[in-house]
Amino acid sequence: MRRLGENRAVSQTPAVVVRDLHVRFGDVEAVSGVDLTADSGRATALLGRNGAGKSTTMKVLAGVVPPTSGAVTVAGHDAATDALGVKRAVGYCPDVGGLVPRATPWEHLQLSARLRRMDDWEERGRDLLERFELGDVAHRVVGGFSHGMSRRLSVVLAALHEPDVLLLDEPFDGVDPLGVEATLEVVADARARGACVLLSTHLRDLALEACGEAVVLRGGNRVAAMQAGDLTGEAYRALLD
Ligand SMILES: Nc1ncnc2c1ncn2[C@@H]1O[C@H](COP(=O)(O)OP(=O)(O)OP(=O)(O)O)[C@@H](O)[C@H]1O
Repeated sequence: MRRLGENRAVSQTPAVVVRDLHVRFGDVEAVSGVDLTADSGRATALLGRNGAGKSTTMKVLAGVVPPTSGAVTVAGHDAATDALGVKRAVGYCPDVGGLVPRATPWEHLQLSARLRRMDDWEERGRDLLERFELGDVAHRVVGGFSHGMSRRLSVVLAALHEPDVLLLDEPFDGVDPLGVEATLEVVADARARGACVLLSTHLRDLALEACGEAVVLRGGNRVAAMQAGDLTGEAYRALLD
């Protein structure tokens, strides 16, 4: 078993492969033919307007929502047939929810570590809470947390077990500059140890700072995939329209 802090070999096969993904909720086609690949050791930004399909795509990659059709592989696990394998391979910060209001940050970390059968997590857990300035509230129930504090804790929980694939859905939403800085560090650390990072955001500047690659979705489709550096303000606006 890989121990925390150990670098992994960067595989030649993309960590995330999505081919012609469709996701339907009743009459609504939330995702209608997304293709994307994301490599280990790299961070890819997922951009697009409200309702473009970013969160739904993230949920499929997290093993939370099954694909209606298409092929999705995450760290070698097929999302349609091996959702548990996908869940084990990823760390997922959902766009909303995911926290238990009556539990403290420390209890969230304990639960996450137990579910993943981790035994050497406490030092990393404490360090992450400190980096995200949650050390002082580690034993306060999260029901009273501000939106930004909850977002920061969600990033900590996604990163705790050093997953092969780190999925951050709107991690900067409502987060103060120190929280943004800590999140950028988590992304950089994940890349450095060879993990694949996918990050959805509306904030182009932060996407460029965090990510080398960018994928733009519109109306449930992928409309562009490019080097993040090529995503100028003008190019981004043109892709959104
Ligand atoms: N559970 C659901 N039931 C019905 N429709 C849904 C559901 N989840 C998402 N949708 C619809 O699917 C489309 C894509 O939603 P999604 O949340 O993936 O977009 P998004 O790009 O993440 O948007 P935002 O930037 O606002 O978070 C929207 O039209 C949304 O209303």
